[in-house]
Amino acid sequence: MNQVKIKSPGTVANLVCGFDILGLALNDPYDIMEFRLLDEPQVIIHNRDHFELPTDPEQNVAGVVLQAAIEKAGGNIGFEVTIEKRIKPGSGLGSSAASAAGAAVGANLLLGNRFSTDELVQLAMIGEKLASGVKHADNITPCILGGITLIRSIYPMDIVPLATPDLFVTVVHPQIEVRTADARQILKQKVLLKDAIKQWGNIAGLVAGFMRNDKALISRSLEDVIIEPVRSILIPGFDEVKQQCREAGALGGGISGSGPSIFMLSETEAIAQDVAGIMKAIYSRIGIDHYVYVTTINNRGVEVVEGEWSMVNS
Ligand SMILES: Nc1ncnc2c1ncn2[C@@H]1O[C@H](COP(=O)(O)OP(=O)(O)O)[C@@H](O)[C@H]1O
Ligand SMILES: N[C@@H](CCOP(=O)(O)O)C(=O)O
Repeated sequence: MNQVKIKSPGTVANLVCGFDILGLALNDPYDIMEFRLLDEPQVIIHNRDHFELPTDPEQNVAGVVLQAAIEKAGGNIGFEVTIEKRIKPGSGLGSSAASAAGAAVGANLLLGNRFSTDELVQLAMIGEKLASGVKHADNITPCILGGITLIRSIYPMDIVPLATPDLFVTVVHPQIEVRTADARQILKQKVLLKDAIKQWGNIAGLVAGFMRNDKALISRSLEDVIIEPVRSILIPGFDEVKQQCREAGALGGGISGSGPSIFMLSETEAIAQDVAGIMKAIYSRIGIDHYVYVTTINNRGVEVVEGEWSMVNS
């Protein structure tokens, strides 16, 4: 195989209380990426969208991951990639992770699947470091594996795939950009012990809730006393969205990744649609353009897609 086309899903990182350690993959939105294996050590990037992301491999998260994959593979090959980005950069829906994880998996497919999952996550984190200044794997891992994942540790790498309850996910993306790098810089570096106790109770409760399919426990555990109070100030309408969606029957939710998107989990599609209506009404009233997704948890992760080959210059 010397060319491959993949779908790389958007992700919701943190899942409210699990900053940098929990995440889930979404069925919508996703990016499309097409790769071709080259016989010289170079990376060529084409963008087939309107986001004007860099084509310089050093500046594009997919580019730095592909460069690292070339080095890891011994240096005598290269990659041409065309990115059709449908996940808006700076959305809090793992746009950078979709490119980073997609690049790692695409390269691996063309190299005969020589890298382990841990190695793919290590490679993809190089892209996240470029985007946000820090290596974090909470978007990348569910993007690669699908489902809901826990990163117990990145040094050494310890990935724990969790059970995936049948839940609907509603996401509102107010059309403002919050760069992950900026949303990390405003966080406090010290945490009060009483807050830490509450937070690790919630993380443990949320993980147990997923494993036992206990929706009431999931609902009680979707609470963040450390990150959300700081970051939610960047998101107009946040408190109102959260309160009204809970009142409408959502299990709960909060900031998706570093924002500005907000996600809510619901047990039924009817509630998820009601939640979508509430989100639209709030942002229409505030006067902020927005996009709403009603979707489910993606259990496949990055996957190969068939279909017309549209690589630029082919
Ligand atoms: N292939 C890429 N996909 C997405 N963002 C990229 C890519 N290459 C570079 N970037 C940069 O990364 C930043 C977006 O990443 P980030 O702030 O983490 O957003 P998100 O929350 O959507 O992942 C932007 O500054 C963007 O220019
Ligand atoms: N744990 C990270 C997750 C960032 O997710 P993104 O989708 O905003 O890139 C953080 O909260 O900073």
